[in-house]
Amino acid sequence: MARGRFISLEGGEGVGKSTQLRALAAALRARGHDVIETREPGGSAGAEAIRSLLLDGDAGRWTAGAEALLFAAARADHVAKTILPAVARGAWVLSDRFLDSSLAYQGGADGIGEAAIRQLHQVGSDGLMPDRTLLLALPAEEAAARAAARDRDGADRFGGRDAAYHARVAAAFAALAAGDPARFRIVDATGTADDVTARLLAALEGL
Ligand SMILES: Nc1ncnc2c1ncn2[C@@H]1O[C@H](COP(=O)(O)OP(=O)(O)O)[C@@H](O)[C@H]1O
Ligand SMILES: Cc1cn([C@H]2C[C@H](O)[C@@H](COP(=O)(O)OP(=O)(O)O)O2)c(=O)[nH]c1=O
Repeated sequence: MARGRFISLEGGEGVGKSTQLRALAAALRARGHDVIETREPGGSAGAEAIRSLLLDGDAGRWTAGAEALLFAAARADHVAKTILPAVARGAWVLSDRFLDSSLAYQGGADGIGEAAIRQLHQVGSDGLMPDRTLLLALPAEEAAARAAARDRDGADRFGGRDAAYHARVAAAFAALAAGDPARFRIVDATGTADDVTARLLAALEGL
């Protein structure tokens, strides 16, 4: 059995990652691939337990450093229990967020630093990187409007951040993509969901 593929979707809140992950999975299944849909934080039993620790409770529940460690620990379990076994049996793994989210949020916006986050990823996940990372790009006001419409019933611990924080995250994602053009594809997330799915499929060319 040929090795599968590991693809991550990245971007700030509300850009359409979850919507597109489902659509992309359906399109790849229609092409005959075995597709696993997963997400971070989460994607395995242990990582989903850590997800609850990260998303529930007061905004000030954890320090930035503790948060970085929890995301890295969740990712280590997700990699070992879900991603590596699936790729080994030939599946295409699509993950809603992966390491680049920790690099952008904890490393960049929270000030932990990129080198420290990469070190944690080396310890926890042997430095595993996606074969391709699709970065969904959407103007900040549009992403905020989409997220607000979706989260009318209340947001998680991270829902109260201001526009300046989201701008730091977006700048960090853009810098990560610029620094690794072989792995990243920046995909325009404006327009209908179908428009975006077509762009994402085109961005998988070569895999
Ligand atoms: N292309 C689109 N146009 C308009 N609304 C969209 C589009 N894609 C997703 N949405 C809606 O925007 C909200 C945020 O999308 P979601 O996929 O949850 O984003 P993310 O996972 O990046 O936070 C959801 O309510 C979703 O239905
Ligand atoms: C995976 C990951 C997520 N996060 C944050 C981003 C989100 O604010 C939060 C939850 O992610 P998620 O459920 O994907 O939120 P959304 O669908 O709104 O994009 O966790 C990090 O800060 N670091 C990480 O490594």
